[in-house]
Amino acid sequence: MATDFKSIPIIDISPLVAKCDDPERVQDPDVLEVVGQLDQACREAGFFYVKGHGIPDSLIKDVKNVTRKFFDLPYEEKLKIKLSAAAGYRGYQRIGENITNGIPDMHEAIDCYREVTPGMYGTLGKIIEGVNQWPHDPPYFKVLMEEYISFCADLSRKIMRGIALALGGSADEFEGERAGDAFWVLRVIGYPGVSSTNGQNAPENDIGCGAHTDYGLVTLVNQDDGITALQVRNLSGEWISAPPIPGTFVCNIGDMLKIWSNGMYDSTLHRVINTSPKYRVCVAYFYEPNFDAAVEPLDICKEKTGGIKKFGKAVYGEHLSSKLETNFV
Ligand SMILES: N=C(N)NCCCC[C@H](N)C(=O)O
Ligand SMILES: O=C(O)CCC(=O)C(=O)O
Ligand SMILES: [Fe+2]
Repeated sequence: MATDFKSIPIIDISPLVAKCDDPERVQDPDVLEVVGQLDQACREAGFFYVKGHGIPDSLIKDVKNVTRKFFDLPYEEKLKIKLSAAAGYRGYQRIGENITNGIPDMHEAIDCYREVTPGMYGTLGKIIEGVNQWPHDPPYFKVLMEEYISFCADLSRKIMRGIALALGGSADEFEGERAGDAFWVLRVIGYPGVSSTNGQNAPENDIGCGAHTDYGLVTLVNQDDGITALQVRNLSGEWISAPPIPGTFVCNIGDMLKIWSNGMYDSTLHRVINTSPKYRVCVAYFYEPNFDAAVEPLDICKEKTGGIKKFGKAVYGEHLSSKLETNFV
């Protein structure tokens, strides 16, 4: 588990983005420099900012703008795409509907997942079968988000190539049956400003999202400009802020990568508290293993951590299912 980091490192990954698909150029000194920085950040914090990622700034801004527009709509309008178990846990959830550690979170959200067709993963995938419920207003919401998802998938795969090298593996360690057919989750999130959440000034009721770890490989957090609300827990239990830095994503490690790396990299606890009077939006993209991937410590990681497997085998789809079953009121 992490160290006593006091801030979250910023990594310019442009050499990795440019060269990671070229078998010869992955040995390029600029790529190896990025790989070294990824290794250090993943060991020490499990969190880092990525810049030089190549996703157009206009797209990053547009997805936040469209998110704000949606949450501004009247409640009845938002309810037209209400999340339900029958809809494969896809759709809109009101403030207080998502639960973390047994406490309702002060956020509203639209949850989206990669499409799962009936029978695609047998009984394992039953819970998440369905298609996404996209808002009809604004009309371009779906197209914009799908474009964004495709950019995020590509970027995440490249980051995972860097992380594979950082762990001492080959660049394609997390492709094929591990994450070559990666599952994904998109959460479009809104956190009310502090005055509108409750009139009692009770901080425990103002938690936008309680302390949790993410479930998969890596998360790309596209957070609102100008509001510091995301906090990351270090080894001694201090909450370190991850303020928005224009032009960057916050990237963090999920539970499946913790297992595959035999704990070399940890899925660090984090939470969101919006103490600003302003409504905060965030779009979080989660890059996950193949839905049916069996996840257990990689031999290369086991060797580097004393030769003993610290975790048993997990199936990603089972991990996600157990979260879905407990995440809602
Ligand atoms: N797909 C991911 N990672 N979603 C993160 C949501 C975290 C909050 C959730 N209630 C929980 O307790 O996990
Ligand atoms: O809102 C944020 O900055 C992060 C949200 C988050 O941690 C999550 O949805 O898993
Ligand atoms: Fe998270």
